[in-house]
Amino acid sequence: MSRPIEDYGFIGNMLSCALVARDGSIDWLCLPRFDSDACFAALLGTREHGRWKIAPAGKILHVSRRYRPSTTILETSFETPEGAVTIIDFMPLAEDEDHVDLVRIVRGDRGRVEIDMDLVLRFDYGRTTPWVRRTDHGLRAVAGPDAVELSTPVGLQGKDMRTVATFSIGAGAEVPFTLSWHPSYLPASRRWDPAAQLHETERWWQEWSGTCTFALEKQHPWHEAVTRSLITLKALTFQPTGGIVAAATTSLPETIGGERNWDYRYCWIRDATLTLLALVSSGYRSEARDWREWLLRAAAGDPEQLQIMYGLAGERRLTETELPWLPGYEGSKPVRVGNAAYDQLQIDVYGELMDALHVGRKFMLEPSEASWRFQKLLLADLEGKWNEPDEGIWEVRGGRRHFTHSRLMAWVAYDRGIKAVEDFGLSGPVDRWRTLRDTIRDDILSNGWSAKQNSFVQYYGGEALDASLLLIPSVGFLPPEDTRVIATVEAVQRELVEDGLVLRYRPDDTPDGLRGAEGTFLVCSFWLVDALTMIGRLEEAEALFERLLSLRNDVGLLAEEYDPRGKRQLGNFPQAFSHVGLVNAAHNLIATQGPAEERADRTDRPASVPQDTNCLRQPFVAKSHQREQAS
Ligand SMILES: OC[C@H]1O[C@H](O[C@H]2O[C@H](CO)[C@@H](O)[C@H](O)[C@H]2O)[C@H](O)[C@@H](O)[C@@H]1O
Repeated sequence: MSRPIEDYGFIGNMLSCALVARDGSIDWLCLPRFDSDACFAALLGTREHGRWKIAPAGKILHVSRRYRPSTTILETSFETPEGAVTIIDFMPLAEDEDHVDLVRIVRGDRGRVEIDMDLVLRFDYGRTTPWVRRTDHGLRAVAGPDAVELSTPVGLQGKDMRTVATFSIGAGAEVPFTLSWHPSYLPASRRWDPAAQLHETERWWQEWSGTCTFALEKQHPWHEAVTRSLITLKALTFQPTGGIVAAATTSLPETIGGERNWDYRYCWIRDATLTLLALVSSGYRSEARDWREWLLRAAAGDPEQLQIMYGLAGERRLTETELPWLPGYEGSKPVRVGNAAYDQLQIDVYGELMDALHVGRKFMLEPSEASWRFQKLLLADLEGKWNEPDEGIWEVRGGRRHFTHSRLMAWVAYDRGIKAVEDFGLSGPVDRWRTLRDTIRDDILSNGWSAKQNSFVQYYGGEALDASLLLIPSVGFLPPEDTRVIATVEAVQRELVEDGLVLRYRPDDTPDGLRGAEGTFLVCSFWLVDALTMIGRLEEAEALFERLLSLRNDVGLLAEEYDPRGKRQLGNFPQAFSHVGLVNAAHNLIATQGPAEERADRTDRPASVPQDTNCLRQPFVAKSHQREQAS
């Protein structure tokens, strides 16, 4: 049943999303929220676990897909011997959280084509078959709290616990289908106007895309990739709360057939802050405001109880369970929902939080008393924690360690706190923070560096390498020209690169509590682009960036990982981290391009990124390292 992950297109309305396969089958849909139970779970099982296919009944000669420009509206065109049709799939922006629609419009383009529709509705991730009854305009399916109505002018038939239809469509005709979710105890939405919804959805996304300030001309070869990434990041945002999910799916495997299968439909502080920074650096300020409010609500209370991740509305208990009735993607078991990492200690989130709030201030978000109070409490809490072992950025399940990256981000936390006082006149125990910043710096330089490896290493006392240490210059801990930075980049290239792409670490060197290997981690490969850019190896940086762009699927989407041997994407999809990496790397490379005068101007006054904001996306290339000098 499983298809390559690349086969999927992604549509969404900032409440939830769906994955549409090239053959016209929607195999993943959770309603009404990203993290709700799926009513189409064929992605992790078979057709019987729920899917909705609309496609030509006969032979298909060719399939092509595209998004309508600057939107999440996906068009899949089928060429058949009898003619051509296009299926237009989208999720309209919802008026309230209790009524969520998915619309499919079949458009005849040429000739006359016979179309089959096959709807298999299964609530609770493929486990529950609903009661289905006919309505004036289609059908209504109910099971427990969930109700779904299908509205269409096409005649429907029940067959083997499915709903099927066959119809033919000629050139110029359109046949709509709307699937609308609502709680079973509330009335259904009375709105059924697919053409108007299509128009509104298109206009909304185009307006949103039009406010991007990333200075990349439409003709620029990277324009389309960056725009698609930004739209994908926005579509992974849960509009009602401002929370941002790490990816649209659960349990797409990091190794085919393996156990590294996780639920990413939650808001990680790390992933969400990095997403936010990519959006903000492209000019999207209101997202920053929404995210800050989300964060302050989610983390409200005792700073000791700060979690590394929350639910979409700030929920705290994300208990991990397995769904044994689902066979998993290509047999990769278990399928998990919830994520045990919510209970882990990951010190880096203090640094990511402090940096993101610092960026917010730089972008002149209106000052927030509550935010600064919260930040000071966090820094006070971190005093007793920064030198504890933790699970680290990679959320290892093999026991806590003194991870160098965690210390690095603790340094970032105090550094940004100090800058808030120095640059913005906020009040805080800045001398104490300066002392802590210095102490952490000395600690990292003495314990995180290995003379034997000639590199910073993953954890104190070990010799393993780790791609997260590529971030050392990006966050401003050491300048790019520092020999230890350059040596670390070279060590990562030597030890962690497979077929030109970067592994997070080698599981053989780093017992992470899990069996099996994993693919190369795309965001780490983008970090290598950034590091190479910063140390002035621009041709290499650009070549790697181009290679990474070539790994996107036909509609510009990236999963978490890539398997260079199997030549396929792996892991949850689409994943925010990967698209964040793409946007930031593009920003950084662009800052090195163009006539010298323009470059200098951009480096001194980047269009959208504040000059002294260092974390992960600053066009930070020292002038002496720019393209001309490098070549
Ligand atoms: O590798 C084991 C861990 O894998 C997942 O974590 C990864 O995804 C997170 C969300 O994108 C990201 O924040 C983290 O850095 C990655 O390592 C999984 O969510 C964990 O439960 C698991 O232990």
